Amino acid sequence: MEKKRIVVKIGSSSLTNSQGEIDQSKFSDHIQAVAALRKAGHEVVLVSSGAVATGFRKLGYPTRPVTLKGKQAAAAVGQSLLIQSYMEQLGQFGIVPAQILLTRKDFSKKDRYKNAYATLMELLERGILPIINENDTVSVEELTFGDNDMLSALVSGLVHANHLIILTDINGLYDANPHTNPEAKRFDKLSDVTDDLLHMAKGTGSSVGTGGMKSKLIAAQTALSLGVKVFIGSGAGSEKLIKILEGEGDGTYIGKDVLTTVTKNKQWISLHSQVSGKIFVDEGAERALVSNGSSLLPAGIYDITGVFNKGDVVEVYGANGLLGRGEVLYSDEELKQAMGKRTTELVITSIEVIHRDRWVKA
Ligand SMILES: Nc1ncnc2c1ncn2[C@@H]1O[C@H](COP(=O)(O)OP(=O)(O)O)[C@@H](O)[C@H]1O
Ligand SMILES: N[C@@H](CCC(=O)OP(=O)(O)O)C(=O)O
Repeated sequence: MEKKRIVVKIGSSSLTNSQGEIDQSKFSDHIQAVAALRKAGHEVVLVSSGAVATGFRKLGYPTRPVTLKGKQAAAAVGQSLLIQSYMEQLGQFGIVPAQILLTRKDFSKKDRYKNAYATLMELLERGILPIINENDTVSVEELTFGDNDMLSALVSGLVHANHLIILTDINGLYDANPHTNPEAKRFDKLSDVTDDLLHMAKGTGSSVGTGGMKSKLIAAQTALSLGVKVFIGSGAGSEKLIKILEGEGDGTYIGKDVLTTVTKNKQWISLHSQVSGKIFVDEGAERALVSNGSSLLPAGIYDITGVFNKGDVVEVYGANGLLGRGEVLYSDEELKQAMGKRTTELVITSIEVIHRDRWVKA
């Protein structure tokens, strides 16, 4: 089989028991499966949940804490325990893990986003197994990834993975939550995530999981939009991940045969950047940007708002509303001088205000 890059996300319910301890038999099953996948020549990035679920008992909480400080304290204890177990068990297969704890801010700042990418690439090139989790101990509620399903989708886009495998405590997406509806039927293969499917997916059924199937489907939608195929399900044994890649996994496969990948720059602009201003364009510029796939030139701009510098991201509006967002090559001051002018009248060195490679449609 051709060498692939795979992001494997393991949920809390697939790593721990309800007593707040690592479930050793589930844990070593995952390790063996990851080792087998790497032995078969594939590159693997792990996104592992379980820090809060592993830590809460040690702090004296009877169940998973609900307060922010409780979850953050539990994660601080649990993350070390988790990584300790990963190191011990992966070591038996000669695999060296690397811990990467990310916050939303690491993705919204472009230089940090690029650094995260460069580090991940260096680790993969050197045969290390990156193990990613959200940096729960310092993340604030308004600035989190939401959950690790979404984090794993964003990571799979960033590293241009061939597949995102979301391992959970249930073997796929059903048309109703099978824990509450015994008649529920599983979907084996889906080409896309539709609104109807999102309605069928509900929250978590366990005491340690967070987002349930709904968050997995929302994450799958993001991964697909970045060109990554998704599997959601379970499995057992050292061959389970290989079987999933071969199309024989116990779960739901989502995605068309051919998907379009999205460049790292465009991913950052559409999913992570903060908007610093607005540009309003005429009909000709709208056509150039939206229909012709051209860059935005000063001549088509009739108004701007906000304060921005070269490299910042702005939204672009046409007569009927938002058209998309892109990275500007002018500051707001420079653009005020240049807007509405033809290229031949410009004294500025850069001609494009937004280059087509740094533009994403709404
Ligand atoms: N339509 C559905 N199909 C399958 N599972 C569902 C559905 N709706 C809700 N769920 C719930 O989602 C759970 C998996 O999500 P979650 O508990 O968050 O796991 P994890 O810890 O792996 O992220 C299942 O155990 C089930 O209770
Ligand atoms: N970052 C948190 C996990 C958050 C999360 O999304 O959990 P899960 O739904 O089990 O994947 C932790 O390590 O406890």
